[in-house]
Amino acid sequence: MNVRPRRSVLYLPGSNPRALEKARTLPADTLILDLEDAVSPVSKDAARAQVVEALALGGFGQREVLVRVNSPSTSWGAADIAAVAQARPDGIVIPKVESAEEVHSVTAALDQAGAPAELPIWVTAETPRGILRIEDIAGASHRLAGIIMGTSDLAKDLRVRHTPDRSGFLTALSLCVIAARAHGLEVLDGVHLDLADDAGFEAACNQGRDLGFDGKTLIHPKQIEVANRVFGPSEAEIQEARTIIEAWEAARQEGKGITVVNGRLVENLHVEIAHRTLTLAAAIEALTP
Ligand SMILES: CC(C)(COP(=O)(O)OP(=O)(O)OC[C@H]1O[C@@H](n2cnc3c(N)ncnc32)[C@H](O)[C@@H]1OP(=O)(O)O)[C@@H](O)C(=O)NCCC(=O)NCCSC(=O)C[C@H](O)C(=O)O
Ligand SMILES: [Mg+2]
Repeated sequence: MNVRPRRSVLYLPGSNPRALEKARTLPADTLILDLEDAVSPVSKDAARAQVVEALALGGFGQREVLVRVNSPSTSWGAADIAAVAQARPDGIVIPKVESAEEVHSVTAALDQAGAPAELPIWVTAETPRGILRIEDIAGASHRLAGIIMGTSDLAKDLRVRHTPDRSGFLTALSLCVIAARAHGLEVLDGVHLDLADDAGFEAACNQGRDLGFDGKTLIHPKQIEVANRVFGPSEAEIQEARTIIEAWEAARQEGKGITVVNGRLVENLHVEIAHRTLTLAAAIEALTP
């Protein structure tokens, strides 16, 4: 089992040199260097060059580094994809994907631009059509690694309000989790825009984790610590996982297929969950400097 922690996934504008510098020191699992909505049209070319330079310079340590390009339907998309293919980050994020055909054409463009065969594609689900077609999109390419929720754009298109319980997003969030799991992909929750709302941010992290997300996309360094805590297994969960595995092994020695731990039924599936918890915990431990 190979589990990469993606508890905290921080966006930063590709046009902001200070943020690019700072990101090399932050405890985020993944960084998304953004060429799309965080960069104004007049700065697009400069941002692309700056991101390519930052990737060549390196210094991001164990952090996974993705680049969000502009949509292939824009005048910047093709140049972004060609630049990313050469610069070789850990993955490319395609915004506002609405069909499997779009993923096919990005895959073809990457192949043509000489990108390594294993360069992963991440799609952003942030339009009504993209949500309705997420199952097709999720199965569209061998390069696909995951789905990222774009709840800000989705709120605009759906005319949904950002309420504390995120009720207007729940169908879209769950559809994307289901599609991701059906195709063996990762899935990341959307951003929390209100940087002054610490309690609301933590509640949204808890909700995202409970809905099945692997981590949360973030817009500011102050959000990293909470996301790392909420999306990583707690000490109690790690201990429970060990207890479940031990109890299961003991039951198996006695020829039993089920057992009871702390009053709860334990079957094979719970043992699989417990092994994943311990693998994730070990992967997080390995990230700690
Ligand atoms: C929101 C911000 C513009 C605020 O920036 P700033 O005013 O500089 O904040 P602070 O002064 O509090 O910053 C403190 C220090 O932290 C650094 N910083 C801030 N943000 C980042 C970041 N994202 N990554 C790395 N470093 C960051 C500052 O440089 C300060 O450093 P220091 O000099 O040492 O004090 C800003 O946070 C920001 O730009 N955030 C990211 C915005 C972004 O990328 N948006 C696009 C993605 S969101 C989206 O589009 C999702 C999706 O598509 C959807 O539709 O939902
Ligand atoms: Mg968006």
